[in-house]
Amino acid sequence: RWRGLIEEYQEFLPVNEQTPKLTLNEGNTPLIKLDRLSAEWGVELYVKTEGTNPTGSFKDRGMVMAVAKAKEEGSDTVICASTGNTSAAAAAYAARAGMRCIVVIPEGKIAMGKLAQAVMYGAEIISIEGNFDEALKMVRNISEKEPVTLVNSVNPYRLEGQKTGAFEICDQLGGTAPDILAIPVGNAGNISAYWKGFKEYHAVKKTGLPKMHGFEAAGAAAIVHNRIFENPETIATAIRIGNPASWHLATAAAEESAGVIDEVSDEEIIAAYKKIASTEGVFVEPGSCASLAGVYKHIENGKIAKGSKIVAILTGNGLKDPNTAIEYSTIKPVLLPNDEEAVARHIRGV
Ligand SMILES: Cc1ncc(COP(=O)(O)O)c(/C=C/C(=O)C(=O)O)c1O
Repeated sequence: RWRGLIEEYQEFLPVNEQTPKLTLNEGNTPLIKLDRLSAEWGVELYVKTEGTNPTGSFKDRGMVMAVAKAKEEGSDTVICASTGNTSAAAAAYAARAGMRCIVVIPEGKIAMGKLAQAVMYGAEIISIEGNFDEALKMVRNISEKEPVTLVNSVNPYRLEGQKTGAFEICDQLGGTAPDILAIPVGNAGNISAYWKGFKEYHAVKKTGLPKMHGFEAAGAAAIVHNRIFENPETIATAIRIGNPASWHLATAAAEESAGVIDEVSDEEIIAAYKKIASTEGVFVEPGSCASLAGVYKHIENGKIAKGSKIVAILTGNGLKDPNTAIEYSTIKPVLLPNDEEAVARHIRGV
């Protein structure tokens, strides 16, 4: 029986007897081999479906740690800025821990499912007429002055929790790291956490190390272009971030691993979004698909060799953003009369 991250990986985590055994059974997510896409693209491609976590994204890994440590240190309130998934996870784990949760989100740029979660988990939601980067700047300042604990990924406990995804991948691949780890990059905490995890696991279990391939949305590709994007734009609202807080950790991960941070367009993201759902039955939100779009791009341009063993992190569940799914799907529902013969004729294609 899975006991949740704090218990399962305690020897790798900054936990002690005083740390609350907080869990919503996060972690232990599937690693799925994409047989059809592997054959089509000439590689050995796996995806880590992080959307199967309790609040539907990888954020649960870091949030369980950050909230547990906040409670251990006597805090009763957590705060975060978020494009949506961080706020959903913070709200859930705060509720679970009996703590207050304040979230600051960019007005009108949060996917419906994520807002529904923050509302239902009882977070106090502040929507600002600004973007994620402005919201993050605000909450970082506020958390310096007010008795609240910041749980964005600048909180080191977040990266500690998120590095556990690397452990699971190595275990699921039979004790070895993949050749390539592909991952979306927004605030850049996750790519940094995974690299930390692979290094720690390799030190103990000799798993080998992957090359880290991180992917930003082209309209928010601060690291790729080495400049802050003041007004980041992308359909992938989860990664609509123009000034990544872990910028330097991410470039270090790419350099140390002989990997790379690249960009993918919204068109490439949407193509991957449709492809993986209709070809392999895996439905993930657009931000997640930056990793898969990037894998395709790098196979096409030779940055990833044929036959490579690749793991792409699919960071959030497709259900988070139903509006984009319906708006961008080519297959539209057919409206027919409530008449069996009419439906039968449609199926026969007449
Ligand atoms: C689905 C999904 N995929 C990728 C990312 C990028 O991870 P980072 O590079 O570690 O930021 C996010 C990030 C979301 C937030 O930053 C937030 O929720 O505030 C995400 O929700």
